[in-house]
Amino acid sequence: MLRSIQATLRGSPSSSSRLLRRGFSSESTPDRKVAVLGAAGGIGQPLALLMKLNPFVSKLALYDIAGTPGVAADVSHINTRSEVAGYMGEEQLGKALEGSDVVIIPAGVPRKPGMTRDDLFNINAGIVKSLCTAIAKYCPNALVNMISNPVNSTVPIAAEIFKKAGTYDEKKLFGVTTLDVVRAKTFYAGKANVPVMEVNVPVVGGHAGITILPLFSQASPKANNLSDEDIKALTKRTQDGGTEVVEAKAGKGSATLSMAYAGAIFADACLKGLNGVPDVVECSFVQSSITELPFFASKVRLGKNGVEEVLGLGPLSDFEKQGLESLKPELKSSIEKGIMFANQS
Ligand SMILES: NC(=O)C1=CN([C@@H]2O[C@H](COP(=O)(O)OP(=O)(O)OC[C@H]3O[C@@H](n4cnc5c(N)ncnc54)[C@H](O)[C@@H]3O)[C@@H](O)[C@H]2O)C=CC1
Ligand SMILES: O=C([O-])CC(=O)C(=O)O
Repeated sequence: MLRSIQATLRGSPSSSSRLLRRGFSSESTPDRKVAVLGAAGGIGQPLALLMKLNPFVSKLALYDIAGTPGVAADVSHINTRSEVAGYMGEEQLGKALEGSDVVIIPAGVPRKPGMTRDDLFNINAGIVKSLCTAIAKYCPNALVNMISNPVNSTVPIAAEIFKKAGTYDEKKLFGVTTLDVVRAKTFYAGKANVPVMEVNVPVVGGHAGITILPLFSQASPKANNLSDEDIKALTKRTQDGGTEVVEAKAGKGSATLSMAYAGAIFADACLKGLNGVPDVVECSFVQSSITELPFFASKVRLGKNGVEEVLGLGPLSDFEKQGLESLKPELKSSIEKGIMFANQS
């Protein structure tokens, strides 16, 4: 993704030659429409910028309840492939969604210091419900990338809304947990003193506090200079990464720029999968049977229909096994809260 952006910034010939190397002719690069819901927000704006730089996108629809004409006019002047259109207000939501291949949802309120992600449930659950009802109507086959918190509940809400509408396909619904992976990579590289762009760390579980479980025992490149205490501290910092930003922003919201980066990486992976690029693997919170919980984040292989394979957890250290058992009750109750909300209202 970073290379895609760098190549795009250097000019379109290099990005199209990259596409050619991947087996696409410039004429046959499939048309792909991406819709961003909440596009005028703190995440939505930089995410709109990054999706405008993505050479796989041919149409970019920017939807919000306010402010999208300005964001769309601004982003539309960038000389990259996609056509940009802004849509504002519920009566334009259908047009924004129609024909979308990927819908990214960063709509909703962010945390302030002292709040948990679950404290956002009361407002964001309703927003996600209404947006998913519209997705079921206007683009039932789109891949849905859920960013709105609490992800541990909003993904189950989306699943229930799609089930009620008769459009649910578990292969097409993703909770975006990429920021946890981005943080785990950055923090690990800093501590282990290895080149950050070479680092890989799976992060499993969910997306809140102790439900975020980075698997540093599977990190690459291997670091022999980290003690058990270091691993504990890295795990805690990854779990509290969102709170670190919320506190630093001191009432002005939560992570937006790093989240836009993470959201753009995950959407890029979805587009590559749709386009048939092989071996696209990212962590995501999806319907899962790798534990007894109905939704769980783990590595997922992406393909032409969305999820191609939910990969297992692999070997865990004793510390990670303990973390896995400790996260299950909280994750289970967040999932159940989402399911109950969708079915009672
Ligand atoms: N999954 C993750 O890793 C992360 C998730 N988040 C979550 O993303 C969400 C958005 O965060 P920010 O962009 O910082 O908030 P923000 O308040 O800056 O932007 C949210 C946008 O959503 C819009 N919105 C509200 N209701 C809407 C509706 N019904 N339809 C369309 N748009 C609507 C607002 O007008 C606003 O422009 C929050 O719930 C936050 O907790 C934030 C960071 C990381
Ligand atoms: O912490 C928050 O509220 C936003 C978020 O999900 C993150 O930054 O991981």
